[in-house]
Parts: sequence; C-alpha cells; structure tokens
Amino acid sequence: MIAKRVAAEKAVELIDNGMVVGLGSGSTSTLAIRKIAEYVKNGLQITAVASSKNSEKLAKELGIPIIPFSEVKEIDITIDGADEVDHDMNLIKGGGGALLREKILAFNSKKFVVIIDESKLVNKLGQFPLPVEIVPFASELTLKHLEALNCKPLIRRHNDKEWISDNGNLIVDCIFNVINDPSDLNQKIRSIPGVVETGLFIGMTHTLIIGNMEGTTRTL
Ligand SMILES: O=C[C@H](O)[C@H](O)[C@H](O)COP(=O)(O)O
Repeated sequence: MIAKRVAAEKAVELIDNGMVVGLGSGSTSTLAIRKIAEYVKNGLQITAVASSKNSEKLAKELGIPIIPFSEVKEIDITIDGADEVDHDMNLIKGGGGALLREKILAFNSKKFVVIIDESKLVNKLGQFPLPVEIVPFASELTLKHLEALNCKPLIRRHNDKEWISDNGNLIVDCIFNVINDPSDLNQKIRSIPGVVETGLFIGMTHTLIIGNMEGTTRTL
C-alpha cells in the first residue's frame, strides 16, 4: 500500500490551480483522489472528470468539483493506475473494468500520468489477463474471434452473473501469458466487430511514477 500511496502523492504534486484533472479508477487512483481532495480542501481550485462511476462518487463525496464530459474541451492531466507496464511504458489496464472511459480520458489529456507500485513492471505484457470490452450482442461470435488470436477468453462474472461495465457492456479477460507485439495485437482485437475497446494502452503514457516499499518513487 505504501508503494501505491507514494506514487499517487507524487503525481498529485503535478496538479496546478485552474487545471482540468482526469481521475483514474482502481485502488492506486483512489489514493490519488483522496490526496487531491486534501489539496482542494486547502484551497486548490480545479475541476475534474472521472473515468468510472465509483471514482465519480468518491470524488463528489470528498468535495472535488466534478464536471460532465459534455463540458470538457481538453484535460490538462489525468492520473491513473495500471495492471502491467512494460519497458516502453505500454500498459494493460481494465482490471477494474474501467478501461473504455480511462482510455477516452488518456487520449484527451495533455499529460497522462501513470502511477504504479513496482510489482506492475514487466518485461513483456500478458501475464495479467487482457481485459477487452465487448457489446453483449453476439458475444459468442466475438469470443470465437478473440480465441483465434491465441488466447483463452473468459467473460468476467460477479456473483454468478455476467459483470456489466459502466457502459452497459461485457468485459472479456483474455489470457495470453505473453504478448510479443502489443501494438499489433491491439489493432487485431479492435478490428473484430463487437469489440468496443481493449485494455492495451500503447504509446499513451507521458509520465510513469513508480513507488516502492521503502516509500520512495522513481519517475520516468
Ligand atoms: O479498470 C481499472 C483500472 O484500469 C485500474 O487503473 C487498474 O486495474 C489498476 O488498478 P489498481 O490500482 O487497483 O491496481
């Protein structure tokens, strides 16, 4: 927890008055949201957009001013976690199922800051099952095409039911074990009709902040 916390706190230092801030999702992002709320209480003036209903609810409860996407022209900085990060700062995200909104935020941000503890660093992506958001219609066919890309696709379930994303879609966790060419795989998956988005974030990270158990951080 300390590794995630120091990475989150370091990232929050990058926020200035007047910024539009994108809020990520997951446990590391939650630590960042809590720190942002402290700054807001102490006078920092920002507006924020959230990448999930959970993050939006938490931010509102903590007094962070949230604006709807319809009012956002550009985001100054988005701070978000990741499930795996490779040497090129490519990511797997979506362990919490928020990948689509997270990718929209990252794509529309001047600065996309990723915060992780050092256990998330890998030589090659793919040990963590790749989350892919798909529409529920004809999901069996979409799964068949995912399987043809040499993975084991499993529809995410919770309490014996299919888990539904904030966008009303399904999440498929694709077990690849090793992803040799993340960019090529991302394109192949996105070309399957029925796929909404993948959890591969290729070339999107501007800054990576890695926290460790000693309570220090490294910024790339
Ligand atoms: O959908 C969830 C997000 O992509 C999270 O940022 C990712 O799963 C990392 O989560 P955590 O910070 O809890 O490890």
